[in-house]
Amino acid sequence: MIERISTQVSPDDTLRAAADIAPCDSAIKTLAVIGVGAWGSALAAIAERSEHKIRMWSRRSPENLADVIAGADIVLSAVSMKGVPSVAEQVRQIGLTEGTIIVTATKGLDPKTLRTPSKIWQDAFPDHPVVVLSGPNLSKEIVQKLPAATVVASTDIPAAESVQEFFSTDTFRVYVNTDPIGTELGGTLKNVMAIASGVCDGMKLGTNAKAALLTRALPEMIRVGTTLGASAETFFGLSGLGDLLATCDSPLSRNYQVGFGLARGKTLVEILDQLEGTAEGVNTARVLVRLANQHEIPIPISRQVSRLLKGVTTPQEAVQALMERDLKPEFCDLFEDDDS
Ligand SMILES: NC(=O)C1=CN([C@@H]2O[C@H](COP(=O)(O)OP(=O)(O)OC[C@H]3O[C@@H](n4cnc5c(N)ncnc54)[C@H](OP(=O)(O)O)[C@@H]3O)[C@@H](O)[C@H]2O)C=CC1
Ligand SMILES: O=C(CO)COP(=O)(O)O
Repeated sequence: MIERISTQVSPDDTLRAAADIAPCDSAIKTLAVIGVGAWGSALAAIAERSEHKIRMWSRRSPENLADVIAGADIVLSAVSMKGVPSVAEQVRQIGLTEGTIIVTATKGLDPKTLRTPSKIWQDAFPDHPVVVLSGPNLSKEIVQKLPAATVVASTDIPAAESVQEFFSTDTFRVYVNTDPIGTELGGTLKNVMAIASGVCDGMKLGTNAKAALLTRALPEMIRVGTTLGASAETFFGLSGLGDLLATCDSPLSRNYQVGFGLARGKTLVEILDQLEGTAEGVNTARVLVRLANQHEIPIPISRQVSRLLKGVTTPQEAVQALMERDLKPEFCDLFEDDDS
């Protein structure tokens, strides 16, 4: 028997239709997807199989949020960062069934409180397991069912393992990790580096420059991550180095497109007007500078990206500023640095 679970608002009607019909039986695991943009739709499509019941909601969908999350085993948020605080608050006011696992797939930082999305969800639901899902997962490749891997991270291992089981397919390999903050920050911080990488390619700086940029990006991400409580090791995994490589070398990445456009002389407003979906790195760069100032973390690359986005430096000046920094040993600054 086929039961129509819900309708939804999605940029991809085909995916929507696929994800929104599921058979009805007593063993069904129910997933509620909140935020039906490119990533929420892709994750719903990955999870689509006969024994899963999938409901979807976004702020413009006709469904009632309370109906969509009622009794869900997993509530997955793939809302852009700017919507996370308000959506988490709406869900908090409605309440979740005991034991519901919250999965957050947003890669960003809240400009008001500097919190990560998982912290926002955990603060709203202290008694529910929160699992971070993050990895090198360009949604356009995922929906083509090209092979990919991701990480689900939580301090609640059984919850992470349930989510691993739920989303794993023969084209989507899911790993468990016990460092949610590191997993989340890997995906978040690399968006700023993807903007830098787009600039590098847009300026045609060459392969050597790109290799230097990405290699120096990693310790910068690790410095931020370890200051905020993450394990350095996590950044060498899929959600750190993996996502850095994917996003910094693909024109499919919206963040990369932002940097590429800036290097080609477009304004940020023009780029964002033409961009398909969200480039979280624009907001993250701004928030990251505040966080780094607060904790005195050197973030030379991200700082130049932030200046570029603000229009207070040019791509050429940003490159020059990075090249003219004080000379130093290669490994003195994995966890600390003496200038920024
Ligand atoms: N696309 C990708 O390849 C991947 C994206 N991500 C991350 O997933 C998140 C979403 O990205 P993506 O799906 O691509 O972005 P999209 O722009 O395609 O979708 C964003 C979603 O968030 C909703 N939203 C935006 N602002 C608000 C708000 N103020 N209140 C409520 N809802 C809001 C949108 O609703 P509406 O449609 O009504 O505007 C939409 O459902 C980002 O953090 C991104 O970094 C992670 C991995 C891969
Ligand atoms: O996070 C992503 C891939 O892992 C998506 O990157 P963009 O948001 O830059 O498109």
